[in-house]
Amino acid sequence: MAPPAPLLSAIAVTKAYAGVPALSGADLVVAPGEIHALMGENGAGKSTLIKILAGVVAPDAAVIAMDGTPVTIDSTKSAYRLGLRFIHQEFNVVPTLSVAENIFMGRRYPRRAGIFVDWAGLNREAQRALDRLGIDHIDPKQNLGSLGLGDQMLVRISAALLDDARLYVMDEPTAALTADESQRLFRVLREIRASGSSVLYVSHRLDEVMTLCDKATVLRDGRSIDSGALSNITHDDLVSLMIGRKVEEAYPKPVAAPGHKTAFVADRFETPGLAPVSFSLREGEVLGVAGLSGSGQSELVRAIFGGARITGGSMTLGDAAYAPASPAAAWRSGVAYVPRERRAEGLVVRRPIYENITLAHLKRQSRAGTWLTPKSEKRFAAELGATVRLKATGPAQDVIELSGGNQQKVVLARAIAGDPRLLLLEEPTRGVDVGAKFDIYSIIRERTAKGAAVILVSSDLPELIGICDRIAIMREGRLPPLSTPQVCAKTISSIFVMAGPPAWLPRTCRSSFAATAP
Ligand SMILES: Nc1ncnc2c1ncn2[C@@H]1O[C@H](COP(=O)(O)OP(=O)(O)OP(=O)(O)O)[C@@H](O)[C@H]1O
Repeated sequence: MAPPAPLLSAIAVTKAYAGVPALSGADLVVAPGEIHALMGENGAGKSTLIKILAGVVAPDAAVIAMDGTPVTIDSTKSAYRLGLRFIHQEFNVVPTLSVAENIFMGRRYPRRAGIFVDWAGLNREAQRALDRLGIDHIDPKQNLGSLGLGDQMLVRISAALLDDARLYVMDEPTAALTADESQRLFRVLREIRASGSSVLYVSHRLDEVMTLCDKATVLRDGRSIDSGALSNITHDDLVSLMIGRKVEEAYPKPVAAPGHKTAFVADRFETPGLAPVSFSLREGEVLGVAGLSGSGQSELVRAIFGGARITGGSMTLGDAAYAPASPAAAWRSGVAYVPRERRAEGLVVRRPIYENITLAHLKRQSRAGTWLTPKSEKRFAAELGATVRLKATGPAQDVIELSGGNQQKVVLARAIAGDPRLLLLEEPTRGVDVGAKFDIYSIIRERTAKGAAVILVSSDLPELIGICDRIAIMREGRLPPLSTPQVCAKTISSIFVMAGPPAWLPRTCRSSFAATAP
């Protein structure tokens, strides 16, 4: 018997932006009833391929078929009619509308007497959509804009799951979700697979891909390098396929142990939304801050960076009192910040890379009254770009033209450009490929070897355990006493409600997990 026709095939997909190829004949074939991973380094062409399937970007050439029949996708409407649904960070949501209105966007609202919008019915239906993912903390009536990133993603996912589709395309859906929320999403994705529909899943989280997905297509430099069952390939081989070289270890070893000198002290310092905070960091120390989204992690780093009112207590940076009146004052004091929402807060996307990097360092660059020239700015930016392995045509390329992961690298390049004494990183590896992650961790190690202290806010627990000297898991605006990664597994088990020790947990932490798992 002939095998069933693929649910979707996109063959020889080609797309260039202003003559620069993003896809050079990539192939993607998704069978019915499978969860298919689309993998590749930052800039490999994954988002471009997805945008072509969504009808948002027109390919230069492509042969697209569903169930073996050629189809044309020339608008978001045609993609929708073919049963394709997209969950993508950048696709339509309206923050000023309610959660329920966002869930029903583009669909017919429930009506009374066939004319009037049935608002109660709309909210009820929206609640049912949220219930499917077990979400009970989001009110369908509240404005979408009042929710955090993770909750907004849950709303997007609920909306996409509202009607039965053929193929759900998800771009980094778990990037802003907690471990518990991710598990609930995976359960729903497996239900989708069992019903015969399929999922195209883009993620840089390899452990997730290896446990969830059946097959993978790997893109490199706009070409499909390989495609096949994940059961036939090891984690390390998948990494090598993606980046074209071997990554020996996930985390670089510390170059030196943290020093004895104190780098930063918070003494009962107070800011709205947080209980009084006290802790100290040594030079070269990396403090990890974890917690469910909205537990106060952002408030903490923003206040240290001069972005929030300080209502009590004090901070010390090195030997001097530190009370930045603004982020600019924090930069001047040697504190650098990589914000969580890079497009909204970290970048001027319609300006070139070099301007984005030098923006915070103009004074430093225009040394001793010399005028800063675009040439010197570009040279400075090119050096830093090489340090963070930025994939771009050059320092003059506009940031909007970069892939998501490369935009993140621009923000990081700016943060390290001024040789900071205290580096505040919020989700620095979100959306960043596995090779570049290692590079970012290496940069953290280099900085700490030079004596910088780092506060790393992350929802990536392996990363926290792999890179941090001490970890605090925040709860309801409180920063508990800091613990070592080894004892942190205990807290992880109670907060993230896991059934057993996850595969990534180092052996040193496993026994502690087993003893305390709920
Ligand atoms: N609007 C655009 N204008 C110019 N070039 C673009 C544009 N969008 C993407 N590109 C380029 O196309 C290439 C592929 O980018 P794409 O966003 O598809 O990569 P990706 O695999 O999704 O990466 P990431 O994992 O970082 O999101 C990159 O070199 C990027 O710079």
